[in-house]
Amino acid sequence: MLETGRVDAVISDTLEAATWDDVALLGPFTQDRKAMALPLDHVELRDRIDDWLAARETDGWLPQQRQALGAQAAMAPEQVCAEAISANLSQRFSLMPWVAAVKRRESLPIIDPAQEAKVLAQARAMAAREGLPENEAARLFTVLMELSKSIQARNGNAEAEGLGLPELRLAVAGVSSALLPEIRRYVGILADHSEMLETTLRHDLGEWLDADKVGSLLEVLPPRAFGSLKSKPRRAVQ
Ligand SMILES: O=C(O)C(=O)C[C@]1(C(=O)O)C=C[C@@H](O)C=C1
Repeated sequence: MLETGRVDAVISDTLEAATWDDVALLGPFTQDRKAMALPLDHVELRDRIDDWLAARETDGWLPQQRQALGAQAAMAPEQVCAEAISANLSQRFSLMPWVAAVKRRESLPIIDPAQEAKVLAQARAMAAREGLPENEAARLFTVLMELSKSIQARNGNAEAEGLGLPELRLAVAGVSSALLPEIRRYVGILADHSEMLETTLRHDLGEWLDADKVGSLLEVLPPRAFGSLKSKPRRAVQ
């Protein structure tokens, strides 16, 4: 369409844009990352894809592809782990201004003890499925909810037209259900690189959390928590 003049400009990524001839390149404008979008209820497929990606990252296939395409300097495995966990946390926190806006519109309180009990029960069930300690998972989600509430308290003015609490909770649950599998995949690698997650979270989560709050989060993440474990394969589903 650009070639035939039907459009004046297109947005792409740095890798693809570099392969186009005769176009003027502007940017990069942001540091956005690409993600595959799946329907909210395709959790099993998402986990299978994430398992596959983590395995190809650690067996060297993905770094090889990136290098062959000149895509980017090789990322150390511990950086990949830290980014996967950080991206998940960012996603969860970025939903909170919308949750707050809906609650404000519907005159609901930020704190919902019944929902918190549900989130903790789900965290324990997911931990059991992933072979992770349930108490550590509950501690992690307790801190996540505290931080999420503080974000809601500061960000009630988002535009939430057309959004409702049930669908936002579905989205929060979907993101939450990806966190413990990421921890299970990467706990062994992070155990040997105590600084990597800290550096990444301090860099990535500044929009949502101040330094003290990032500190409280680091206490409940590997390698400080879940530390007794080495990376485990997922338990066979019965
Ligand atoms: O589901 C909600 O109502 C939220 O505000 C999200 C959340 C959470 O972090 O999961 C946070 C605070 C509530 O007390 C319950 C749950």
